[in-house]
Amino acid sequence: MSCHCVVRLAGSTSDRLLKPTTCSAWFQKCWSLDKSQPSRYSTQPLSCFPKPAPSTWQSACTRQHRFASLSSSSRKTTFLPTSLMTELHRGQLCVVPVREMSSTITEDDSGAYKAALPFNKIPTTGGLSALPFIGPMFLFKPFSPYPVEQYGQAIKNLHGVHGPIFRLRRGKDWMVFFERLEDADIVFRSKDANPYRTPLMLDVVYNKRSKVPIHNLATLNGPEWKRLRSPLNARMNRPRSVTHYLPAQEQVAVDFADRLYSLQGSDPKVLTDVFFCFATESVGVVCFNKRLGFLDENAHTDASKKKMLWAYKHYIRSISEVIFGKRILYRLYEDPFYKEYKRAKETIIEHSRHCIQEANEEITRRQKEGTFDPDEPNFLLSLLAEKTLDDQDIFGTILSLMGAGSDSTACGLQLLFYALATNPDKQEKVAEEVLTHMGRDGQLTAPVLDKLSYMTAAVKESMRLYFPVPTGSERHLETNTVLSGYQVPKGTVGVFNAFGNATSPLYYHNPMSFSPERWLRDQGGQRERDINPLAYIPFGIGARICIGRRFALQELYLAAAKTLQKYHIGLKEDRPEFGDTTFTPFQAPKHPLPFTFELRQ
Ligand code: HEM
Repeated sequence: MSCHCVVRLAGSTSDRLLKPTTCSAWFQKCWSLDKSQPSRYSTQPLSCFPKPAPSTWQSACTRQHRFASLSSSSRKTTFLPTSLMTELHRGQLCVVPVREMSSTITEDDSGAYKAALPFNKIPTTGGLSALPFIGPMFLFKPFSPYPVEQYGQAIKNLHGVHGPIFRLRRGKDWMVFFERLEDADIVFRSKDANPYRTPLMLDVVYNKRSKVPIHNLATLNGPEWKRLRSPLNARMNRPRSVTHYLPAQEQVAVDFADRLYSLQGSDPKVLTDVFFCFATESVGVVCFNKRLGFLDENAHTDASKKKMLWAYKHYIRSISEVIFGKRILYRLYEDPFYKEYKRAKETIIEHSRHCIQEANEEITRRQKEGTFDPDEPNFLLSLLAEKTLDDQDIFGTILSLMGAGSDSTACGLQLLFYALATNPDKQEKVAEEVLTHMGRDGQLTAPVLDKLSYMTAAVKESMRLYFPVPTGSERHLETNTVLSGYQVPKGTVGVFNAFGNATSPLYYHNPMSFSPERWLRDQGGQRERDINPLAYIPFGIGARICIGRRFALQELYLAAAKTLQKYHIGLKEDRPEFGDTTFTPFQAPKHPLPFTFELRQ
């Protein structure tokens, strides 16, 4: 049961969510509005009725957390003092339908589910955007200020307009967007062993057309997903299995920092490319147990490296275009877009096949020599030794990891560097900590990493401020569920506004500032302000949480530490538009950034 209040403004058809602690402030704000300005809070002049003493508001709001309906609603629960109600009614300030914002999962249609408001009462956008199939396109440019890549901002804005829960069209059905942490708790902590996420349509189409389907972990659902995911959990979810790869990934980070230094002053697009090469090389060194050479000087001239780089970039770009609804014809026939995507995907598969063949030969040779240890930290060899997986499964796994693990980290890393470059005092604190514990040439080992609390907080903070994904995780609801007091039937897709929450003042003090300090704990293990874990889920949550998150963080730590050990990160010039971001589908700088790297004295 939640203690949040829901208010509905006079003349509005949607709800606003208020925390008990903020609602009295909110009401007071209504009173302080300048009458000459158009009010977001009321359709009536506020001076119609006298301003009550703040203490009255305070007690009315915080004591009950529930408000009487002063509109035509028949819901009659009245907890406000009668005198106040009359005043409100007279002024038609804000009309407050009373709702208890319960959230529950229900196994049947009785009790809590029946008592909840029906699904069709969930606020929605209306107009053209409520049309089946084509409706959502009216939410974006040229029909709204948001280009489709700004999907996250558009959804955040719709929450501002419609409240903590609303629905939008998805084909002929509806999907539900929710932002309360209580709702997220219900949806993501569901006991469902195989949470269902919408598959990537390009993968589905490829597998239908191809004689030999390749299963991407991110696309599978049900027991098939579980079968591929389980062997990976053991290899990627445990902190120790990730730190095994620290030395190999550290060398990649050293090469990355040096490459950036040598290329500074070039076209900023060239620098952006180095971030992509770093991320792909870092996952590659884990997946293939060898370097792909993407950070070498000849990466863009050597024919085979050039071809591989093109394939990885093109594969991810194709997925992104489909996610943002820019391509649809491929579903009907093999259009040029689809052919290029297929060529990129098959180039990656071919390369994986070659590496697997090499690895198999190595196993055979070393088994003969008696030097093969199945427990050694060699990802590919250990997958090959896994009896539940065949070669197709391993291609799929490699493809999922290389696909999901390259652009994601590359974009996050650029935004981390941007945050450090534009907050030089924070950058100096990170550098000081790195130099104290690692010196100018020391390595980043697991015990050293434990001491770098400010650096890890800076990484965490940049992923809060620049939340990586446009909304947050989505799930198909497995049971009838009550969200924010509304019935949401089984099978509906629910999308959590983790993006909006990451910069919401409800959860963060001064949310738009870059403040690693907010994540630090004092001697007693306390933080400046308690942060609900559900208000920070850049890698998703639950059984389908990002399988690569420990590697992603390790790569971000390594890149930051190895760069700051030697260089000061700056920007050649700092223009306001450099702060603009877009989604690729991961949040990324909108403009290539002209980073500079000055040698530290
Ligand atoms: C900063 C970097 C990264 C971010 C922000 C990120 C974010 C995410 C998110 C939000 C999800 C969906 C989780 C959910 O539905 O609850 C996800 C899934 C996934 N990620 Fe990441 N990720 C990153 C890096 C990586 C890396 C480095 C790898 C591979 C080594 C990777 C592999 C995957 C895979 C395979 C999935 C699908 C998992 C499944 O459905 O079981 N990611 N990621």
